[in-house]
Amino acid sequence: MASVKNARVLVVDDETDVLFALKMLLKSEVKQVVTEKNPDNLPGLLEREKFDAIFLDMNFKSALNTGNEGIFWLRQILEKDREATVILITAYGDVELAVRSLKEGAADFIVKPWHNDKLLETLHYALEARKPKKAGAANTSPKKNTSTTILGESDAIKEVLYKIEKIAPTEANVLILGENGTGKELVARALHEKSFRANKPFVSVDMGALTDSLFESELFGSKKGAFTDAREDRAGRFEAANGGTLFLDEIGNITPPMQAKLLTVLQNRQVTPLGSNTPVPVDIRLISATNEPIYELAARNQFRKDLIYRINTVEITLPPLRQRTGDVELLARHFAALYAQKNHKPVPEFAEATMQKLKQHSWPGNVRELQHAVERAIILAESNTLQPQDFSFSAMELGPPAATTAYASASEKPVPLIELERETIVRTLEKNKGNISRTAKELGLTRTALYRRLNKHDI
Ligand SMILES: Nc1ncnc2c1ncn2[C@@H]1O[C@H](COP(=O)(O)OP(=O)(O)OP(=O)(O)O)[C@@H](O)[C@H]1O
Repeated sequence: MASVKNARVLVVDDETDVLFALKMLLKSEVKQVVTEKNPDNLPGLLEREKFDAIFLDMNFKSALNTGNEGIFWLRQILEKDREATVILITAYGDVELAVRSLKEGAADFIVKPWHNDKLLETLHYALEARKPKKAGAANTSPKKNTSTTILGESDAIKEVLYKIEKIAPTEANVLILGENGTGKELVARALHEKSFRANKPFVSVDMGALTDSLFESELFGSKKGAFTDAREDRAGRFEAANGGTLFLDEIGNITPPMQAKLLTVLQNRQVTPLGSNTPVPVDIRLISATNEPIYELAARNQFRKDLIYRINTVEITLPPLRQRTGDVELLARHFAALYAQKNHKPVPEFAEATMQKLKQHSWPGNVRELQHAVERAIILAESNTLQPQDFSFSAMELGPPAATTAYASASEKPVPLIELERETIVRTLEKNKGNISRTAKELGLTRTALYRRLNKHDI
């Protein structure tokens, strides 16, 4: 199976916007991206070409539109190649279909609207996960090797790795704490891969993206007729994760009513789908993560203490990168090798002053920010030795003290409005991890108005 950078990827979706967005995102990540608007062309295409991964829409707006077109095409693909790596693109509320498709042999699914980083991670994990299967390794014991390699030699990371080894083969609920980009999801996946549940689903839910109205149906499922659009029974994420691991990301962001509902489910180990009176037992191992100061929230009565006790049988705290500068060099060199290969460039050296600069930077976006900074430097660098000027940290990346400069100085010396506008957009985008819809909503703009401003500011 190809690594991501060598992968040939096919995207099949009847929405031109989706094809365009995925092509833009993937073209610098993989060897080749082929897009196809009409699924009827799939058989011919697969006859002629071989793909390492296929992104397949679940909801083609065909004349039939039974909601099962995705499954139909998935079967067609797998009939041609049992080993094909198919990642489904689903809409929120399509968990039932997604679960069915996993059972039918899909590698994974992503939910629209997606986070670019997460989508790339899904592709990476899907390609990695296929390797042992191809070698015919059926394994029901905890896996020794993990595709989710956590790098670091600092005492803090050694402690995290030690905890993972100890906790993974147990049934303990784990709460992972840490700032954005510190590797919380990586740790969650490592825990799953090294657990006895490794061959069962790992289902990740971005709790921050769930509205009050979606919360129950998305997590617990819904019965036909439970609400206007509920045309058939749908399983929720808890059921999707049955037998495996449920990863509740951004758990610190859920509202008090959601906290109460979640607590009941965790206490009873059963979910009652919306519109049903019959509880369904679920067997999940729960891993949660947050970058919120959850104990402070609890002290202010914004997060239930009894829910914390449920989810934090064991806690793993990931320290921010600025507190383990010893790991910066190792990670920077790792990402440099990775992105050099991906961009067909020789692996660069780091000038001494550059490494010094990287170690001194505060990395508010942590490992993810370092990863992106190294990638950008490799693409833009003039020579094969990366110089300090190849890493120019924007106001957003300079972290809290510097990032407030524009505002702080605003009280002393006026800052042109246009600069403030740019900075506000950049910060809001970063906060929403590049999600255009959420950023637009938070800024009180339409998506089109936001796109216009992105163009204007060259962001
Ligand atoms: N110790 C590490 N070694 C190698 N890669 C890492 C490490 N920590 C994080 N990464 C990489 O950094 C990126 C961000 O990690 P991840 O998504 O796990 O962070 P997170 O804490 O879950 O972020 P968020 O809170 O924003 O969801 C990923 O590409 C991940 O592979």
